[in-house]
Amino acid sequence: MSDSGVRSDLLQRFLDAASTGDMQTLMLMIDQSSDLLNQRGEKGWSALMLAARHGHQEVVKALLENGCDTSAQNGSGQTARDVAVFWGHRHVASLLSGSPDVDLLPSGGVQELDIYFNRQMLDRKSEKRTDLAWISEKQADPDTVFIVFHDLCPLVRRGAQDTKTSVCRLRAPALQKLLTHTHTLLVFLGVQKKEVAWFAVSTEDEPTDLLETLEGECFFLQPAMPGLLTMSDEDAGVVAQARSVLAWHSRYRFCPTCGSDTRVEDGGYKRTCLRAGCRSLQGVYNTCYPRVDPVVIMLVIHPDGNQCLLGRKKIFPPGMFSCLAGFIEPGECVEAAVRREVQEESGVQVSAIQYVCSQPWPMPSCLMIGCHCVALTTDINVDQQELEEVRWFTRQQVIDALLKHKHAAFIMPPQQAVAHQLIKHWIGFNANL
Ligand SMILES: NC(=O)C1=CN([C@@H]2O[C@H](COP(=O)(O)OP(=O)(O)OC[C@H]3O[C@@H](n4cnc5c(N)ncnc54)[C@H](OP(=O)(O)O)[C@@H]3O)[C@@H](O)[C@H]2O)C=CC1
Ligand SMILES: [Mg+2]
Ligand SMILES: [Mg+2]
Ligand SMILES: [Mg+2]
Ligand SMILES: [Zn+2]
Repeated sequence: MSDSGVRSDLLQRFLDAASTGDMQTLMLMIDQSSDLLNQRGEKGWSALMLAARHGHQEVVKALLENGCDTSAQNGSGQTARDVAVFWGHRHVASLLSGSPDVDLLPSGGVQELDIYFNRQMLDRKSEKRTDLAWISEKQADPDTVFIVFHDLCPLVRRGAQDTKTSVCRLRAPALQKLLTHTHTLLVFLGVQKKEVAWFAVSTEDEPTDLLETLEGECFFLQPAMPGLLTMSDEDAGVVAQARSVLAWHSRYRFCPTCGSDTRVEDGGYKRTCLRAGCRSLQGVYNTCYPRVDPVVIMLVIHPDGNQCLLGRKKIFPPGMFSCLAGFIEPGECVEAAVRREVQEESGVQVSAIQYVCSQPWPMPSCLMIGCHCVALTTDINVDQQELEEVRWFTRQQVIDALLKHKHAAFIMPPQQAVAHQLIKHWIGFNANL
């Protein structure tokens, strides 16, 4: 046999080993002749593509470890990853993609968006909430960080760029009066970098007398809206957590079941009724814990794929339109709530629904569940009680609004609102632009 005949025979054996998942032969051949790795056989198929075609995860791993080229395309313009996706081998596709695990999800492709209020700077260490000795040790620790709230508004100072505010991180000495004041509430938020504990301190009394001299210009961020949208991303996440828990304390001072007094426990994460035998202390009744209200928020896509449905409340700034939204009702799943709220607010019926992302919304304690859905009908019948106007906007009109064109048909909701991200995600813009 000629030299080239021997080489093509070798290549064929190599490609066959990749196709059949014969690891032993494959590894042996790579050891003997590593230049086989990126050679192509019939129709431009490489060993990596063939292993991807047949879902051989181990073979794909070995080929990648030996430096196989993932960007090569076969005669049909498919990469190995494209081949894996086409044949439904998600486990293999995830190995071949830049962002592992995304491809393991059946719908694939939806990356976690970077959303305001979602950043988790602290490890919540919920197991420490009941450890009283540990909690009081941390309260006395000079490194512990306290963030102060009054009327549910955080104490902040202007940040480096004047547009953003930064939450004041205080230490115990500056807070002695406040910490020992009878109406002060403390909530353990978590620890930063494994040790430094963070607490939220809240008072309903006039706080200026209770705080020792503060460095810099600190002030309470009032009113909450739009104040709470001006923080850095890291601070926003901590404030979302603290504010929601504090808002619950401010509205659930007494036992919701029997009206008796309650005791704060679990580092501020629980209020237990003081009346022995109260029903709130039996079973899985959750009235003792901070509440979260789930809200669906959805971008309804027109059946032509080129328009979306947005509405405006009277209280919105002039020209602003946003996604429809509504509280989930008891005994309702996310999909049913999406269908009902869209029908109630716009008269439009929807069919397919896809979850996109979520966002805690600490005004006072909603969890926004963001979805895209497709309309079945297109006639609009506005719920005048709740909304002033509901309209279909074309993709181009949305792009103009996103780019803040002077003559755009509407103004986008603020970037910090999940509605903004749902709209941007539909257009396909990078979430951080
Ligand atoms: N992050 C974001 O992008 C957005 C966030 N949101 C938030 O989502 C929340 C819900 O959206 P919204 O359109 O107002 O909701 P709905 O469409 O469900 O309408 C709200 C009204 O329904 C009543 N209602 C029914 N059930 C509840 C419940 N469990 N809790 C409170 N009120 C209830 C209230 O009426 P009444 O007051 O007359 O008693 C309320 O004003 C809002 O609080 C808003 O802050 C909304 C849009 C965008
Ligand atoms: Mg609504
Ligand atoms: Mg509604
Ligand atoms: Mg509703
Ligand atoms: Zn009770």
